[in-house]
Amino acid sequence: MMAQYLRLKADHPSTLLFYRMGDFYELFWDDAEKAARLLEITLTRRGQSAGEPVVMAGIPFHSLETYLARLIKLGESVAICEQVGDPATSKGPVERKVVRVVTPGTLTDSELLSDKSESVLLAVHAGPRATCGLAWLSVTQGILQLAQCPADELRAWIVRIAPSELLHSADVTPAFEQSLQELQRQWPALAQAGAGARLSLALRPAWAFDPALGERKLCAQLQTASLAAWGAQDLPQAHAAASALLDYAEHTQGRALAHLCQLRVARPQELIELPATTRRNLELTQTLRGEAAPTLFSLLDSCQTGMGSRQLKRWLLEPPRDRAPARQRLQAIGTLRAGLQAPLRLALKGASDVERISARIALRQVRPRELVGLVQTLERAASVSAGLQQGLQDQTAQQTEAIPASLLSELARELEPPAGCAALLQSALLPEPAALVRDGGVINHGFDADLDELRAIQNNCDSFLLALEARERERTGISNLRVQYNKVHGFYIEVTTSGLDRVPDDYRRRQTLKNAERFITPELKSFEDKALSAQERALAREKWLYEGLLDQLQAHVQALGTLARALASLDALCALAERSLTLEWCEPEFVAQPCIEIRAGRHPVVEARMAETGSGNFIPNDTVLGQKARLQVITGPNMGGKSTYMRQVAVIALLASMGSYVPAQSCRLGPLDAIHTRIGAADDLANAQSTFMLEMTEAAQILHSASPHSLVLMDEIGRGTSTFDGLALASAIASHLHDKVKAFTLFATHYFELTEFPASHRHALNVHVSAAESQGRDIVFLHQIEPGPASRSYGVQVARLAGVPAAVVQQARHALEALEAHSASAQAQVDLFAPPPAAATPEPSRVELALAAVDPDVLSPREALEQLYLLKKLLIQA
Ligand SMILES: Nc1ncnc2c1ncn2[C@@H]1O[C@H](COP(=O)(O)OP(=O)(O)OP(=O)(O)O)[C@@H](O)[C@H]1O
Repeated sequence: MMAQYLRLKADHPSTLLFYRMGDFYELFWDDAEKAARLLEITLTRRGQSAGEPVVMAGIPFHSLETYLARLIKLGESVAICEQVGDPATSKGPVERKVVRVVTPGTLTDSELLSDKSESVLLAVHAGPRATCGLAWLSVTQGILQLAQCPADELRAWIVRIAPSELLHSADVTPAFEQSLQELQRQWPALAQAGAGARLSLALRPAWAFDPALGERKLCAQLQTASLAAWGAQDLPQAHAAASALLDYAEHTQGRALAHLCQLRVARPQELIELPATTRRNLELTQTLRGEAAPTLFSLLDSCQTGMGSRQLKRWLLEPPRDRAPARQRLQAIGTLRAGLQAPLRLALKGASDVERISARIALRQVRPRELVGLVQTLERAASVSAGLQQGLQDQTAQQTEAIPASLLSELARELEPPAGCAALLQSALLPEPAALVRDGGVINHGFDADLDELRAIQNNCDSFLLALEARERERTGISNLRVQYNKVHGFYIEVTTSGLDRVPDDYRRRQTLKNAERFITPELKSFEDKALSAQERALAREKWLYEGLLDQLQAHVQALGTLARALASLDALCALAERSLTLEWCEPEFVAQPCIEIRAGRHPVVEARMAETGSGNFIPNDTVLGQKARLQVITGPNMGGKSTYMRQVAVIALLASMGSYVPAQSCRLGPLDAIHTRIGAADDLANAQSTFMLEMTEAAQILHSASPHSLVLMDEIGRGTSTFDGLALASAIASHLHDKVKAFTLFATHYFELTEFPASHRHALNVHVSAAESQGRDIVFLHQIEPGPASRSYGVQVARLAGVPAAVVQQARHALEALEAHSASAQAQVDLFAPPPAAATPEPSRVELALAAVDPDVLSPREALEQLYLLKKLLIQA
């Protein structure tokens, strides 16, 4: 047995191997020690192998899911090895096989997966010319995605994809491997997209990353001769990654992924860029403290199904630049708001996760109860589809103009269940089947004549035994004769000592007790054989029938995938419609000219929180950013609401871009390609970066990547260093954003000197959050954005409100008066925004002049070499 174990283990060296032995999964040696440590289970020593005691640890087979969940959460992978041979006929150890490998990125069990997020597996290939290929999928989703990017953008891609597990070649350069390990260390702080808090890295052999093989595998997977239809034909590095990805996914599931029939090529320029900092600062799916609520997603997500929640999260985190999808969703939300959303939401409530169930059908891992849940959901989908079509017709009848074919009518069509699927399941399965096929009691009565007969034998057992008992009593005249059964001796006829003289000849003795004898007759023996084997045969028959059912269901997998996506989209749209009504949001308007115009905008999460805690009303504010006014310098007291205002503009722009209504009275939005944020400051100790270093790194990234169509939020840039340094940097950054980048910018600052900025920059203007001072010198925040600069900063008053001791406040006030008096008398006339003197441009050198005269396209190789000698000579002379 140990030889068999070692053979299996050799195929899974870096994975814990759960080796099935009877009612336990056992782990041996290093695996046992690791599992004992991680799961706090007992380590034992038994027998010997190669002269050494065998170290082992085990878990009961029925607790598998619980232990798996704990190990996967810790980032471990587990290979599950089952007995596949028949113990009765096996010579030596029963044949065993690893039936699947459970890894953090390839989970399919509903118990191990979060309802609201995907578990993503990503393969990364470092190709030639600093180009990287990426391929990723969620095994339960059925969509494979490809991308290629320059090596220096790889990190941003990985963070955006937010995988649970990342595959890379064992042959990468040490620097590449190090960068991945560093990313793994920083992962808990980076994982913003609802991915697990851990990133598992898995090494695959270099040969698994083969572009040609990848392309062939992709074609085979999609049953096509060319990838051109997806625009995926010229992506060799992504093909190499896909080759390793598919290979690994199939290896873990123990079979091909038949349900994987969609391909997407992700191109960065198609999406509105939301860097990790933006996701964090806007608290899209996680609060700054790393909690799931209150966030924008937790506020939006009133979906009735996990599928809907996952879809909504994708829409939120991947808004396209093209406005067509958002327009379609907005039109659908408008229709749903007119009355359809409430009944549809009711109908969707409790629908099962068709997306994951259909993947589990394809992988042949689906459980009987999931299939029964599927039947109910298919019936529901049919009635939702009919209700939706009817609702749409009624609405069209009321309209005078013809409405173009809408997203909703497309969804209604896709919601029609595949023909025959529900009927097949209904006829095949009991309405309340056992949890596992191996327990029997799954297949319906009347589905299979042989199974019915075997079951009848078991059911008729009792009446047969009673009849036999009565007959034997009459035949023998022994009135207390009894027919019974026990596990050890099977069926028998028991006769007490007093009746022994009347026992007929055909009785054969089975057992002698103190006061009785037990007998068997040929008739009872043949019944016993039939009854005992009927149970076993019924179980085997049920398993076989279930496998046959799975075979038949394969034909429906694609249609079920489409239906699942339609259910998810409809659920997400209904949630957005419900939110828009409950929270009183309005429909945004998309326009071609660059602008962000919001009337009475609110920050939805702050507003909801205030409503929840009863802490007053949220004050709405207007925003007008356009070609003429691109940059707002925002001043005002601490606690005045500057950060809230800036974030609300970004959140509204994002909500509109994903196709949602927005918390405002009206909103007009031009093209948008990115939302960049530089907000707050926290030391990144893990990354050995100081607050200021981090601030400047983020600012640098924004200055490099923002464009005139980007929205940039800059909150108190420069505050992490000395006043002069900070002020100088803040003004230089504002100038660059205004003059060169030309992005829409909200620039909050406490440097009053920056309120001079608009005077010398045409497209900038001052706004401030208002505050009033009451008689008792207390400050009242009005949270209203008003034109012009703030008159003063109120820092000392805020300190007083915060409970700083009176003596300290008094001293600070005194010091402030002195400083203000000094600064008024010695106001230096420094022009912060004057461009630096241009560096004198030197005359071009002789080498440069000679080089400029060369036309490489007309030179022969020999002439080129001569030119090179000439240039070299000129350089030496110079
Ligand atoms: N428009 C508003 N209506 C009502 N309350 C608001 C509004 N804006 C902000 N607040 C409240 O004021 C608090 C402080 O807001 P915020 O953090 O935006 O201030 P700030 O000006 O950025 O402060 P600091 O300069 O200290 O960072 C918020 O937590 C919120 O409770």
